[in-house]
Amino acid sequence: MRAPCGVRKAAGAATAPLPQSGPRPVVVRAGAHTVPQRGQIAHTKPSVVVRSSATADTASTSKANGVEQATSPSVYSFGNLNVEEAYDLERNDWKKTSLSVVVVGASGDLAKKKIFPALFALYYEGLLPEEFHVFGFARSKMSDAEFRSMIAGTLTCRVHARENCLEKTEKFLQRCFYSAGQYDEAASFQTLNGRMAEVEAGCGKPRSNRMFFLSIPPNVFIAAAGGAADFCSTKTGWTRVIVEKPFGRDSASSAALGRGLAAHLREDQIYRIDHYLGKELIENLTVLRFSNLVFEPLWCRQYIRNVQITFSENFGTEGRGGYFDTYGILRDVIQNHLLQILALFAMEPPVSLEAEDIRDAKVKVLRSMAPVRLDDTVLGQYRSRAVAGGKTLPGYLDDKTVPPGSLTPTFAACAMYINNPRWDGVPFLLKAGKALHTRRAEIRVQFRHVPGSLYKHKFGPDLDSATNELVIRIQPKEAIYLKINNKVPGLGLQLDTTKLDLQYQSAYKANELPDAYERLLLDVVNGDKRLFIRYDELEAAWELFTPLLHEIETRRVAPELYPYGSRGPVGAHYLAAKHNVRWGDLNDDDEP
Ligand SMILES: NC(=O)C1=CN([C@@H]2O[C@H](COP(=O)(O)OP(=O)(O)OC[C@H]3O[C@@H](n4cnc5c(N)ncnc54)[C@H](OP(=O)(O)O)[C@@H]3O)[C@@H](O)[C@H]2O)C=CC1
Ligand SMILES: O=C1O[C@H](COP(=O)(O)O)[C@@H](O)[C@H](O)[C@H]1O
Repeated sequence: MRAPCGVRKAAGAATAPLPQSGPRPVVVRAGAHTVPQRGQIAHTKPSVVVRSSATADTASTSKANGVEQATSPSVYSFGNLNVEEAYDLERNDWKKTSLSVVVVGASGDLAKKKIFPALFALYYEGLLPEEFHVFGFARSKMSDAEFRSMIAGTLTCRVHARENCLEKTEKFLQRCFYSAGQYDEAASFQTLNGRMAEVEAGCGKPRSNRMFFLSIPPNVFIAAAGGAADFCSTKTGWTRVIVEKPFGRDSASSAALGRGLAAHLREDQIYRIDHYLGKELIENLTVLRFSNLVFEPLWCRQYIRNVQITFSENFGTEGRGGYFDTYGILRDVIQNHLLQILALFAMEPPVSLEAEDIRDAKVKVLRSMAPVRLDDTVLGQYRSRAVAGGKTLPGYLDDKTVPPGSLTPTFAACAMYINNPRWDGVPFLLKAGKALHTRRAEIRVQFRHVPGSLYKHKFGPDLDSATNELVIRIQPKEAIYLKINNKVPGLGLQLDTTKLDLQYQSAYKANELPDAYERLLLDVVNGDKRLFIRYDELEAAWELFTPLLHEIETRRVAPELYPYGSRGPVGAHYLAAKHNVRWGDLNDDDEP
């Protein structure tokens, strides 16, 4: 649940820059917690221990897949700063520090659709520091004025927060600057650095923190990360880099990307974003489970029969076919968004809510799973469908950006198992598809039948229709409901299935919940990595899908065609039946 009045979650570790010369003392952060209030960011009172650099250097890195990794982002060096200055850095002391956010790929779709609106929303809510600036960087030529007018077209004020909207929009735009350049050119980043230094100098703050969002296609990730890190790292604060998926196409390419990034950045500077982790109901998952006695005791194989994590969109790849075709739905949605939800859902109680403890618990889940088998997978691709008025909804292959004859799946469903004592034998079914009948993402937990039920005779032969089901609807119309059996009021003894129903819109009077990117960008500002993917999580996630992806591609497995706007291929039902499951989302009663 979102805390009231803009109160945000605890700030995590801030990381200091790493001037690379000479012996360095090291700040060890000992679990400092603060809840920043509206207009006040990460005001943290840290516990700091100074250690010798020799100990720290060995403590702070390990090898993963040949990539040097920071194992504990809470251990970092602080170069020439004295301890008092390190305190300031740690607590993001915005009285002395400015913040520059650089959107690399600023002319692109994601930047316009998500990043600028999220930055504006944070600014509007007073959650960004007073001295805050946005820098756009891309190859397209634009003046500051043109950049501002491009951004202006992307901004809206929330329905419930329109006060001084125009004035705030104008003030926000005044903080936006643009620098054109090539992603693989040192001089371009030097020019950007000069521009930033100039603006930051005008802030009158002795220190500056810099945050880069790499919103660019994967072929230029490493070059741009290198340019940002090597030529634009701040000398007086932290430098953090947000990387968007796709994090490679399989284990090998992901490891290569990891090595490429590690050549320029420490692991604690890298924020791998999976925006599903920033969604309100996913944030709530741990709260629901670990703060309510009624759920956690049931969260295991004794009571849960199966778990279904589903994603559907009621539109096709329109316009993104070029990108999509090289990835397909398994890489685009299932290997990351749905698998992350699974890990968070199924993890053992973490030692604490600290980022590393949660990520340790998640990675254990992933490493307890066997790779997905082709036999337990169904692939689909949408085809065109004629609709009323003589119109036709285009099939995937009708998209001009898709290569003719492509076998790329736009739908996939797979069954996975977690081989640990809690989940042994419980099928986790993941399903995702484009151009289906509805837009929806949810987690559906189907419980076992009541043993020796006294009311069994009341339900007829279909006992499944009477099992309890917990539904966490991630979007749209966020909701949590539990299907229960209940006596129909009256003198007879008739039972029906009804819902204990928490609908966010009515319960919280929230017209609009914050977008996932708002939450995640603020977390980066606060150095909170709970909702970002750690390198070993990524590695474990790829290990589960790489063999399947390679088999599909080498064997050229043909997807089952399904009509645009349908419920997907019939094969998905056979897959579910094979695992003794019935898809819950196909029941129209539960339409949002
Ligand atoms: N759009 C979305 O909804 C989502 C996107 N992502 C990921 O975010 C990143 C950005 O996505 P998106 O904004 O859609 O991407 P775009 O295709 O819009 O590319 C972003 C910018 O990168 C530059 N660019 C495009 N193609 C190339 C190329 N071949 N070589 C060098 N530069 C290029 C362009 O800027 P210029 O020509 O001005 O340099 C473009 O404006 C990608 O990694 C994507 O996979 C992840 C989730 C959702
Ligand atoms: O990452 C991606 O997510 C979007 C769906 O995100 P949502 O927040 O709108 O549900 C999906 O359309 C896209 O293909 C994928 O790359």
